[in-house]
Amino acid sequence: MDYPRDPLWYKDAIIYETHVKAFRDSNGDGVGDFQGLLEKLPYLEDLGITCLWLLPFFPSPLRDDGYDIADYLGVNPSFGTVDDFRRLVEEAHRREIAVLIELVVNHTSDQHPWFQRARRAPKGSVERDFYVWSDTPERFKGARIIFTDTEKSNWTWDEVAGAWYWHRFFHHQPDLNFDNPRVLEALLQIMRHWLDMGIDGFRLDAIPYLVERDGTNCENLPETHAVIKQIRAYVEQHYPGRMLLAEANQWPADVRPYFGDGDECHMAFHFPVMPRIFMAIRREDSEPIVDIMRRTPEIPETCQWALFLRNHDELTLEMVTELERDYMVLAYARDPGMTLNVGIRRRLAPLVDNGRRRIQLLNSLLFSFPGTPILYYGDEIGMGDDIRRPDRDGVRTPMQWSNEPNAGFSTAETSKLYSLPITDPIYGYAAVNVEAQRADPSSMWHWVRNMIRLRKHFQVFGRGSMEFLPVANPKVIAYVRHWEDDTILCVANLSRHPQPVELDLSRWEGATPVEMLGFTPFPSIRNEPYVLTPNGYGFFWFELRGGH
Ligand SMILES: OC[C@H]1O[C@H](O[C@H]2O[C@H](CO)[C@@H](O)[C@H](O)[C@H]2O)[C@H](O)[C@@H](O)[C@@H]1O
Ligand SMILES: [Ca+2]
Repeated sequence: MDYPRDPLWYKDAIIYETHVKAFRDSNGDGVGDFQGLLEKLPYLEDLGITCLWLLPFFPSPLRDDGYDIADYLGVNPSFGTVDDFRRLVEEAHRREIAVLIELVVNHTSDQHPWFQRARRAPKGSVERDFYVWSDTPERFKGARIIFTDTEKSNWTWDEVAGAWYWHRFFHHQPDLNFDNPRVLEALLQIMRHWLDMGIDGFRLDAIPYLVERDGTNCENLPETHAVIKQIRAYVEQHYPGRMLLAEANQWPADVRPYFGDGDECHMAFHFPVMPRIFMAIRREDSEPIVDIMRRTPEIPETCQWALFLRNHDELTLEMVTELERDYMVLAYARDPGMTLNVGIRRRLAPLVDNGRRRIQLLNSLLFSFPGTPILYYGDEIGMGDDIRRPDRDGVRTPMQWSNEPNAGFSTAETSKLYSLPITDPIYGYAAVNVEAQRADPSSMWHWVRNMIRLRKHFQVFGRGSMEFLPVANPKVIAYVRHWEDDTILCVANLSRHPQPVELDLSRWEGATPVEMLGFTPFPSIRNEPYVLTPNGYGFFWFELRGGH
C-alpha cells in the first residue's frame, strides 16, 4: 500500500467480498484457507479490486457461519494461523489491496468464554452484565424478530443462569450489553489487536441493535449511536485512515445518523436501493430507483455509501413495503425454497435467469451509482446457487476456478469439502469457471474486469454528485454524475426491448458525449432534445467533453 494514502481511499475503492473457506484450499483438507487466498491475490489484482472484505474467520462453533464468535483474537485453525493472516495482509498491501474484516459487535457465540462466565457469575456482577439478562421474557416487546424462520422469541431461558438472555439473531448468539462500559473496553482492545496487524477497516455487523430500551423497537437508539461515536473516536485517535463500514439494514433516513457529523461510520450499506434495482428491471420502470434515491439524504463530505447487488446473506426484503415484498417474491422466488426469513437466498445470475444483458445492466447501475461498489465472490463469472442447502449455504459454495475436480478449489476428496461445488449443467463448474472465462475475451469475467478498469479511471463515480434527468419514457433512467471537471451522463434501458428517449441536455450545449466503453464520440449536444435509443437492457455511459 502506498502510505500515506488518501484518507478518503474508500471512496474510490472496488470492494470484493469473500469467505476464506470458500476461496481456495491450499493444503487439500477441503476447507479454504489464508494461504489459498494469498495464492489467489494475483487473480484479485488482475480483476482490479482494491479492497478485500473477509467474512468472519475467527474461532467459532460455526452455527452462523462464523458470525457466532467464540474468540475474537484468534483465527479458526481450519483457515490457518494468525501469522498466515498477517502475511495475507502484508501481501495484499504490497498489491495495493486493502483488507476489511468483520467486527461482530452486537453478539457473541454462547460458547464465548464471556458468556460461559456470565451465566455462572452472580447477578449484578460485571461478568454477568456482559450480556442482557431478565427474569421475564416480557421486556423489550417492541423489538421485531429478525430470523423469523428459526426464532420465535428474542429471549431464551438459560438453566445455568436461571434467567432469560436477550438475542436479536439466533438463540445461540447472546447480545452483548453496552450498558456495561467493560464491554466497549473489551471491544476496543479487540479492534486494536487487528488494527495493529495492519487491517484497513471493519464492517460493523448488525449495529442498529447494540442497546435495548423498553417502549422502543430497540433499533437505532441514541445510546447505540453514543457507542459508535466512541468506537470512531478511538479509531480516529489511534488509527486515522482506517475505515468503519456500518451494516445497518434500515431506511435511508435511519441510516443517515450512522454517519453522524462525520464522527460515526465512514461508510454504510445502502440496503433499500438494492431490492429496488431488481424491482425496477422486473417492472421495466425507473420509479422504484428514482424514488429511493430521492429519499436518500445527503451525507457528510467524508462519508460514502456502500452499494451491492448480492452478498453472503439472503437478498433482504426488510427495507421494502409489504406490497413490494410480495411483488419481489412473486418475481424472483417462484419456488418457496428460494425464500429465507425476510428475503430471497439466491445469487445474482440465477436471479435473472442467467440473462447476460440483465447482469451487465445491473452491474452498470452498481458501478455508476453514488457510492463504492461491492462484488460478491463468484458473481464476476456468474456463479449459481443451490437452494436445497440449508440456511444461506447455497450461496456460499466453493469458488469455481476451473473444470478440474472440485472446481479447482481443492485437491481433497470431494466428500471432505466443506461444501460441494455447484455441478448443475448451467451454473456448474464445468460450464462456469474462471479459467475458461479468462481464456475467452467475450466472457462475463472480461466484461466485469473492463468495467472495473473504466470506473477506476474516473473518480467522479466514487466522489461525484448525482442528478436524475427528467425522462418521459418510464422504462429509461438517465442521470448525471458530476465532480470537479468531470461530467458523466448515464442512460439505462430497464426494459427488454429497445426504447426511445429524448433528453434535455441544453445545459451542456456544445459538449460532445463520448461513449465510454468504446471511446466513440456521439453527435454534439445542441439546443434541442437529444435522442437516444438504447437496446433492450442496454446502457450508455458518456463523458461530456467540451462545451461551456
Ligand atoms: O450475525 C448475525 C447476522 O448478522 C448479519 O445479519 C444481517 O443479515 C440479516 C440477513 O441474513 C439481515 O436481515 C440483518 O438485518 C443483518 O444485520 C450478517 O450479515 C449475517 O450473515 C449474520 O447471520
Ligand atoms: Ca485448507
